Amino acid sequence: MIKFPKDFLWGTATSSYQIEGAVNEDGRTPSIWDTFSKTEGKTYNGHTGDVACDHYHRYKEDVEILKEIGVKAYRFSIAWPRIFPEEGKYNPKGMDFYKRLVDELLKKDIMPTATIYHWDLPQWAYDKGGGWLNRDSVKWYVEYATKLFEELGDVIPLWITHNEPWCSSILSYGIGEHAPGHKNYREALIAAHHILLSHGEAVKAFREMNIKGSKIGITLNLTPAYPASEKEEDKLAAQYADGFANRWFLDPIFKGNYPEDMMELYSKIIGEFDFIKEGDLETISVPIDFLGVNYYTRSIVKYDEDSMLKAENVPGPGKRTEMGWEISPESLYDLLKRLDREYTKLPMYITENGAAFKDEVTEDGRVHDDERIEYIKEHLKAAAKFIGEGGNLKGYFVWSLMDNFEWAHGYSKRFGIVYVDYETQKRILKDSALWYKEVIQKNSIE
Ligand SMILES: OC[C@H]1NNC[C@@H](O)[C@@H]1O
Repeated sequence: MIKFPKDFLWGTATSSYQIEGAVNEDGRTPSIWDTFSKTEGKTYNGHTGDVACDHYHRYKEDVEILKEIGVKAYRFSIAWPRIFPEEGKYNPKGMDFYKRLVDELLKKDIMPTATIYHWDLPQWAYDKGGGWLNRDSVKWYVEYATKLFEELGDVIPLWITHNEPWCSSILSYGIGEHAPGHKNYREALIAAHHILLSHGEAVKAFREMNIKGSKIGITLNLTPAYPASEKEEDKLAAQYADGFANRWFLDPIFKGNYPEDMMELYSKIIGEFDFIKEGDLETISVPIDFLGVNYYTRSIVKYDEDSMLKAENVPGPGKRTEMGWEISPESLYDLLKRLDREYTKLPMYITENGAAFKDEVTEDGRVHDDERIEYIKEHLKAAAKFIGEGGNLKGYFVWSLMDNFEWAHGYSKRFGIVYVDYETQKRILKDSALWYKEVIQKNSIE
């Protein structure tokens, strides 16, 4: 049996656009994901978050489920278009939903953990110079974050400024798979810079407000990159893949500079870094209280002269999830050790880890998702090994509490430990939820 520390924070995670629905309710205006999902060909079968899990109306039932599972904390995100439906126009009715949600959580003794930005940028911000491409987005974001701190500051112990800036910049402005769907790498790096800058400015605002008992950090999705062979060129490919996925965000936050090797590589593609202004890196690297780590899989790469990153993905030997991601728990251990060694001794939380598998409701009305139990158990073992070696890991949030809108994949991919029948909105605790309940009760895994 593997025991976890006494106060280990067991949780589950979701995000606003993926579960709430109610996209036109109580003053909310469209986000870039409302626009993107309604654009032909952008999401699986044209799926949108219009209804999703109808969480906006069913939040009490969902908090009941959290209580039933016995989580200590619940990570959700706040929809910016509910709070500021127009530039400079605060919408108290939008904020009231989150006050109701937080009250419900606190009544059940569940710690609210709020992500300020989980990709649902207000459409009005995008309409003003491309959203994160416009340096004014920093100002808009700080106004939004400050209002959250004013209204919810001391009832939310853990604040996360951004979820996965790599996705909201590179995947969204460079690769084009996510909203707003641009395919311009210079834009991707400009967006990344402004997102990171907004993170730093929000942390400064948070510090100035001196909010008792609350902590602030950021959540990065990190994908360890391994060379396909011991050849020097494959090692170089892995270095660039690591810079692309990880160091471009870790270095500015923890070292106060962008990685040199990537600056050199990128300068050939995007020209001048004229969007980096004096003092920006000092702001981006202001001290934070914790690091959120979202981990799903690793990459294995070989050298490829023709690719921008000089790296081409090579499929790994492990089993895959429904997303096609290789299952590699040992890489989570490697990642945590590397973060501890090279970046920070701050408390870390695994703010997302989980998997999509083919889930179906069987005759007995249950969902026997053994593969998901296996996935989570193996990753918890890796986490426990890191903790056992003195690693400062304080908690683990399963992605996700419930099946939800998986972005470009729509509802075709199920990550939840709770099954959602989208026709009826019925929730069914999968075997993984029942198993996780026991893990939390015993604070250990077999
Ligand atoms: O792909 C699974 C998850 N990854 N991190 C961000 C979440 O919004 C995704 O659903």
